[in-house]
Amino acid sequence: MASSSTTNSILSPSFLSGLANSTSTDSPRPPSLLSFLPNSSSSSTAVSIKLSDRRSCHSRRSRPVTNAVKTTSSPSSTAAPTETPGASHDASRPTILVSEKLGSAGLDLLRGFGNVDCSYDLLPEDLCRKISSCDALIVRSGTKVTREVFEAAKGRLKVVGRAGVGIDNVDLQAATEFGCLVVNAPTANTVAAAEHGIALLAAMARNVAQADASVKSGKWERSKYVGVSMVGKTLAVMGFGKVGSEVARRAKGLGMHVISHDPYAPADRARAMGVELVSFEQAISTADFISLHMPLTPTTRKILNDDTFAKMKPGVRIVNVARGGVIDEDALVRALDSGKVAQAALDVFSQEPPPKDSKLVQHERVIATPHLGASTKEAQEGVAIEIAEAVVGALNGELSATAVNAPMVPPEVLSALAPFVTLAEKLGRLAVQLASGGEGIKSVKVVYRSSRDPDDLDTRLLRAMITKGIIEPISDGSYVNLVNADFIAKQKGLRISEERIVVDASPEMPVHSIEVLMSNVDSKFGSAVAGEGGDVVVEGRVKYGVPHLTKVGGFEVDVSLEGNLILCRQVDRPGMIGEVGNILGEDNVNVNFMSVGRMARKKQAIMAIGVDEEPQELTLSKIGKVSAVEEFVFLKL
Ligand SMILES: NC(=O)c1ccc[n+]([C@@H]2O[C@H](COP(=O)([O-])OP(=O)(O)OC[C@H]3O[C@@H](n4cnc5c(N)ncnc54)[C@H](O)[C@@H]3O)[C@@H](O)[C@H]2O)c1
Ligand SMILES: O=C(O)[C@H](O)COP(=O)(O)O
Repeated sequence: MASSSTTNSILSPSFLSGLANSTSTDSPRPPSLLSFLPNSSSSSTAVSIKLSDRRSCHSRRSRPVTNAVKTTSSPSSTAAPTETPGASHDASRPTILVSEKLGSAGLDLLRGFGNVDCSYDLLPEDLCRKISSCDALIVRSGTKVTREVFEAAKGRLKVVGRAGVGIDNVDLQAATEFGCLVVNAPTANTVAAAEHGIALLAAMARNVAQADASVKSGKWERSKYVGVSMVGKTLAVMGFGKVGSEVARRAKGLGMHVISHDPYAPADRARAMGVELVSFEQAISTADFISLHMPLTPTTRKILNDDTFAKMKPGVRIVNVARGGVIDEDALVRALDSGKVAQAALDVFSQEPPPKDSKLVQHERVIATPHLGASTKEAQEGVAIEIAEAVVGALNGELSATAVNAPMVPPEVLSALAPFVTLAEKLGRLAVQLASGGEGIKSVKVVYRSSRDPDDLDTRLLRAMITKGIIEPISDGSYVNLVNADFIAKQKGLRISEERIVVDASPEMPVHSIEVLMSNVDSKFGSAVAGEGGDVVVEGRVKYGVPHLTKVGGFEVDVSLEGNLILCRQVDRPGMIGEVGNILGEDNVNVNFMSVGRMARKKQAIMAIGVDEEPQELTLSKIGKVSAVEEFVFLKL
């Protein structure tokens, strides 16, 4: 009598149907498990923009949303309408909450795809209340997307889109833990920010703002507002990224000597632009003007402080269009008062809006703008389209090229990897279903065989999908996707190691084979155990674009990984295939693929049968009763 085992269903309809089904009700649901897989049938470019759907967004208060806002003082917090006026809500479409003003082309794109709720002045508690019925949230720098927001989303929020660059207002750790993808729009406002930096630089050097105010107050103070020239002066660009390098290019056009500090920027890119990359100390101690263009991170927070101001040239001038938090603002006031810093031009503040009585903003040698760097018509339209496409793409199940907390995969790499991504997840699913007891699944090794140099093989996506495949069936209730796969694996104490082996195979294929080995587990299908360590082993390859299982334990098989799978170990004898095929046929179960791998003639063989339908228990037990069958297992892919 054969030993048999049948696994519980892990192939729910919502798993396969993706996002459309997962958003078809108002009840909170975990993100679609396929929601970050490539999906060729639905791309953002296919989204139709229905101009007839165009509806205006409304802003009820000009104050941006921050957690610093005093919540009890706002009469609008409970009275606020929660839906775009006139918008009809279609429960079968995803709901996208836009919490700050977004360009109309981006809104049109979003409306062609889902229910769009523009609520621009939500208090933190209103945002938390609303978010559990939203699949996506689009913000700018004014909305604080805190851990509380992700908790309140109860698993429904799949993507946060930052319509801009800086993501310091989004709790990335919490987003990742909750499996929520964060995407940004990193390129569309670069030029606008650089132009604003240059505008502030020139306005500061020539006292434009102060002189304007003076003339408007009826004065004519020509000698008071004598400025300084920019030509020939040294400008230190701190952060040679997208904005910094555009500022450098423009400053060179003004005849400035430009140096830059950026620990991560390639020196040849700077050199090609005639910019010398220097140390932090050298930059701040030799510059006449310092322009800040780095992100706000734990390392850059208050990077300009009493100590660093002390090292600067007397009379240095500072421009900040990056983030207020990179300057210790109290120290800047002291440096301005002492004359160490002659002037500052600030677009960003540690608290936005800054307090009305802020000594810094009120300082006569400071000019200030209300975070306007990205605020040109052109940039805002560009950012809106960039973020709308990224959010729609993510909701459609595509991997984003602007993901902040998930592997970013360029489209061309992604299309080459797509079948391997599916293979990886299916191998993970197979391996975990073959395990039964033992010491629990603690250690998994993945071996990638490829003709490519190991350094050229980016396996982050594949590892994440294997992890997803392993964890999903054993983590009842918790949802796993590419974003949180590593986090959940770590939480569960699952160690996944990787090995890349170079083999003589087609260079066209990024990967020749993927092998998943699970240590210290018993198997419900003894033949799946192989190797010295007694690991459960499965191996797969992509053939003609379709994932195939090519090895189970020590047996070579060849079965396409579609539908479900029956693995049988039997004594190799004639008639077996027909006998099992007949049993399945009687139950109307269609066999889509079959292969037999044997040790030697008339010895043991493994029969791998791909079936479209799930056989009934009775059918499976009939297979188990076939005299030559020694063991079998039914696996869901
Ligand atoms: N005021 C605005 O409206 C506005 C508009 C756009 C961007 N920004 C801000 O400007 C900053 C830069 O934006 P970007 O698009 O150029 O980003 P980016 O990522 O292209 O560039 C940032 C650069 O800073 C560098 N960097 C990181 N740590 C550093 C450090 N300790 N010292 C020096 N350099 C460091 C990085 O290597 C990178 O090259 C961000 O903070 C962004 O939020 C503000
Ligand atoms: O990081 C950014 O992109 C800028 O600071 C722009 O922020 P905003 O979208 O709030 O204008």
